[in-house]
Amino acid sequence: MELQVAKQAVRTASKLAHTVAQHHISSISKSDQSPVTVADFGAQAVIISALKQAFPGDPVVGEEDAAALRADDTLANKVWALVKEAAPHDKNLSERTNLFAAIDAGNYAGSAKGRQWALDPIDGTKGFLRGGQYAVCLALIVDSRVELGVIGCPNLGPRGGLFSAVRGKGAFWEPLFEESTPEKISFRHIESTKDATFCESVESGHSALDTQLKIAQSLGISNPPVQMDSQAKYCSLAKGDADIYLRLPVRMDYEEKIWDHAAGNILITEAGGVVTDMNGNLLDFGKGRTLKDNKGVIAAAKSIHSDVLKAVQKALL
Ligand SMILES: Nc1ncnc2c1ncn2[C@@H]1O[C@H](COP(=O)(O)O)[C@@H](OP(=O)(O)O)[C@H]1O
Ligand SMILES: [Mg+2]
Ligand SMILES: [Mg+2]
Ligand SMILES: [Mg+2]
Repeated sequence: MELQVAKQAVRTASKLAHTVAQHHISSISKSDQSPVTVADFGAQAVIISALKQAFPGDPVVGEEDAAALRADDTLANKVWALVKEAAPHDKNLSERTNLFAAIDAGNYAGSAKGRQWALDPIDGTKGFLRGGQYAVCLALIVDSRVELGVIGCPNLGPRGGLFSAVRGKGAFWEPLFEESTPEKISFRHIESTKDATFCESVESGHSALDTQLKIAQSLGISNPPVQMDSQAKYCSLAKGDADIYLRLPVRMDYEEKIWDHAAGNILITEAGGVVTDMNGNLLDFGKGRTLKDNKGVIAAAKSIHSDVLKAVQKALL
């Protein structure tokens, strides 16, 4: 039930974003200087509305809020038009006044106990604006642990990708905009760590790319890193296109957001990988809206994760 609802909601939001991407996209700047677009707002509205219909009692930790739309009628009308086109029969979104409430329902502070959804309506907004990778990411967290994750990647591969994982049931890929049977995916087998390929952010402000290059060299890796925006990185590892995703902090005071990692986390573990922070601890999704007890992210195949962790710790001593 949860999986079907989450997949359908992510498909609808991915389609909305993909439609916006066919035209010139403008963005506005949030208080932390990061960009947000009409597609981020629209995708958050359709997903939260679908969740509230299926699971009315479940709280949602979503990235965006409606403050900018309440203050700008033209912007609100643009988002409303996209939402009506993407979800014309949604009863929770029958009038424009419902739009703000749907988006603002993502304001949950997070909790260590019980169910909560983590939603990144567009992850990699900078990639979305550049015509690069971006991802619609939704995860169900129960008692601080991710139980289900769904990621829509409109630009990953010729047919896009809808990635999904449920704890204990494996990780799957299917084309994003067609109905077809999901295919099981997993990490690829590599003989030794030096044959691995890194996948990392495009943005040097999000991840310490220079340090990561030194760590790759210390592991004897000569393959150049593959850079891409968003949780498409987790998807690439899970389907065996790369082997290590490193995200080392640029600033030690930055707290990673739970919606930037929740869906990718279960995709990795269900595909045969391990995700820890740079101290080797599992990510704790029960600390509020951020991963405040974790610094950095290391995702890799089970067989090489401990080698990578050692190399990271040596480099940062
Ligand atoms: N200083 C920082 N360090 C790490 N991540 C950051 C950051 N500033 C912003 N981000 C996050 O980086 C995400 C994109 O990651 P990536 O570089 O892997 O594509 C952004 O998600 P959004 O695009 O959803 O805002 C944002 O939440
Ligand atoms: Mg953002
Ligand atoms: Mg994000
Ligand atoms: Mg986002």
